[in-house]
Amino acid sequence: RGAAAAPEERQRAGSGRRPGRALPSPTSLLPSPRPAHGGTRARWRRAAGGCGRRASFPPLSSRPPAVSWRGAPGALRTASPRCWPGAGRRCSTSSWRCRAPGTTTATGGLKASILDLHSGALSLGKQFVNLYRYFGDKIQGIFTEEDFALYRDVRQRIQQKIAQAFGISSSSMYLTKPTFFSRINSTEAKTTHDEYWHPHIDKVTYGSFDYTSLLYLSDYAEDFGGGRFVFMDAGSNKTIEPQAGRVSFFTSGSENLHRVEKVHWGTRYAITISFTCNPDHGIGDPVLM
Ligand SMILES: O=C(O)CCC(=O)C(=O)O
Ligand SMILES: [Fe+2]
Repeated sequence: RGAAAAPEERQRAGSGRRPGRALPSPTSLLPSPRPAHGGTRARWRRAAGGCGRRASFPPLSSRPPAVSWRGAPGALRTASPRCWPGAGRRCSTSSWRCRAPGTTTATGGLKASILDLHSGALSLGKQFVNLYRYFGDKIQGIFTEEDFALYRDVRQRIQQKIAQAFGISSSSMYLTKPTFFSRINSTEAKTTHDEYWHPHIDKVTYGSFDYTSLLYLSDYAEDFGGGRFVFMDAGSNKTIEPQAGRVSFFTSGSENLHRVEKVHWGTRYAITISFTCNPDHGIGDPVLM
């Protein structure tokens, strides 16, 4: 069974699965003093915005071209041809490496393994809690408008990059859920949906995904060991090494069966931002509630 199982609680919580570090109590979710450098938010800003200075972030379209491509028969589809490239595709960018000193070992103020930005679902050992409901107004101490603006900006750039790379229309793609941060470490899986290392197909796992994108927020071999992303192709696997700032995207069907290697040490952070061709499955960008 893949990372893929889509159990009811995840449906309800609107989130996915990853290895969970059991959280001692809900109070651990309360805002804690942030490290001067670091934390999940700082990590996100650095990877998405370039050393925390948004202005220095190069537009996705100016990044180096795809380093890996594959054409393969796509699944039969009824979606608009403007949204579908007609064949399974994949692409990953190089990352531009820039990091502030002292940030690599910082850990997030939130001890979560999965945080779905759309619903607020946060994995908590064997359960999910709703972060937005839990914090109510105080959520603004956790996230700011600026964080969500940054998300929108990155989402838009990734959307445009996918459209450009696959020769489809960006306006025919819709953000879909879940859209989530993940944290993976070597802690034992708490539930079967924490077992991220199984081969799976995102379209099956998440239902609405037509295009999956992953923005990595930490570096393979430097911040964590194991944890490479593996496309399981007939005859030969192809591996992507996460690097902070690297974006990988691919069509979400059976043509892109994949898995993530077990993380042996350290902590791996990523954010998943995915798109659907079906407007009925589209969601708005996450907003502060
Ligand atoms: O984090 C990754 O590299 C991939 C995660 C994944 O396969 C998924 O969320 O479905
Ligand atoms: Fe996946």
